[in-house]
Amino acid sequence: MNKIPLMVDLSNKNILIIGGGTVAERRARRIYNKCKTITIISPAITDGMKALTEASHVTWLNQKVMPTDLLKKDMIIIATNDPVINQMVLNSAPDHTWINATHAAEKGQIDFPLTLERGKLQIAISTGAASPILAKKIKNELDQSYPEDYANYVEFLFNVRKLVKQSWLQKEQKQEILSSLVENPIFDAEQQADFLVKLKEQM
Ligand SMILES: C[C@@]1(CC(=O)O)C2=NC(=C\c3[nH]c(c(CCC(=O)O)c3CC(=O)O)Cc3[nH]c(c(CC(=O)O)c3CCC(=O)O)/C=C3\N/C(=C\2)[C@@H](CCC(=O)O)[C@]3(C)CC(=O)O)/[C@H]1CCC(=O)O
Ligand SMILES: NC(=O)c1ccc[n+]([C@@H]2O[C@H](COP(=O)([O-])OP(=O)(O)OC[C@H]3O[C@@H](n4cnc5c(N)ncnc54)[C@H](O)[C@@H]3O)[C@@H](O)[C@H]2O)c1
Repeated sequence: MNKIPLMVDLSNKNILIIGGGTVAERRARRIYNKCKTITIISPAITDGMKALTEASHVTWLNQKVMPTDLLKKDMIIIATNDPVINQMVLNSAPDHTWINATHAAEKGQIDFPLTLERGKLQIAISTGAASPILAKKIKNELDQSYPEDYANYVEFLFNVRKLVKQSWLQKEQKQEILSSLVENPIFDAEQQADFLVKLKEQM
């Protein structure tokens, strides 16, 4: 297993999805509002995928993929049900292009891990393609441990940290404030607002 987890910003990236089935749709939904453009090449696409093509940054080319389609893309997601085509794409794509090989993870440079999202908190789960079903089970377990209100809580931690970082407090005092909010979390919105007011007064 050679892969390491990374957080990536795709907002200036042009992404090619080859295939228009359920796996391709899952990938398209994942990157839909995170990248610059999405090009889908497939002789058929799901209704869900068709709906996504209404956005101006998403283009569907209703055709079979050809080697020349693979140029000038930052990332290629291979998601056809034809093993010969999948292999052709692997052979023909430029060396520097990042590939997600949904049919055979080890042949690509990137995987899409399952993620649990609570606002700024994102927990990615990978089993290195050993068992996507185990990944799902772990996600369900984490789902219980991190309820929905974690999104607001993490946003609150972000706002506190921004204030603390720009303050003149001593390093130890900064550390003390940041640690205390993790040891004794405040989930209530009013209490969070009060805390921020008091913190500003202290600075
Ligand atoms: C978690 C989830 C997220 C998502 O896809 O969005 C996901 N797979 C899911 C489900 C799922 N996938 C498969 C089954 C059938 C049972 C089985 O085979 O076990 C089921 C079960 C189901 O559908 O319930 C088959 C399968 N999957 C991969 C291969 C190729 C290979 O093994 O190399 C094959 C064989 C294909 C074939 O046989 O042709 C590869 C990958 N699947 C990954 C993620 C990435 C690694 C994650 C990790 O490391 O754990 C990686 C590397 C792909 C990538 O990055 O593209 C998603 C949950 C969806 C949800 O939440 O509903
Ligand atoms: N990573 C995962 O989580 C996961 C899960 C299940 C399956 N898979 C793999 O993903 C692939 C796709 O699975 P699916 O369930 O979405 O299949 P699917 O049959 O629903 O879709 C396949 C798509 O590929 C398109 N296609 C076929 N030939 C093509 C060509 N020459 N050029 C362009 N497009 C072409 C078809 O039109 C169709 O839209 C399979 O190879 C499967 O092994 C991955």
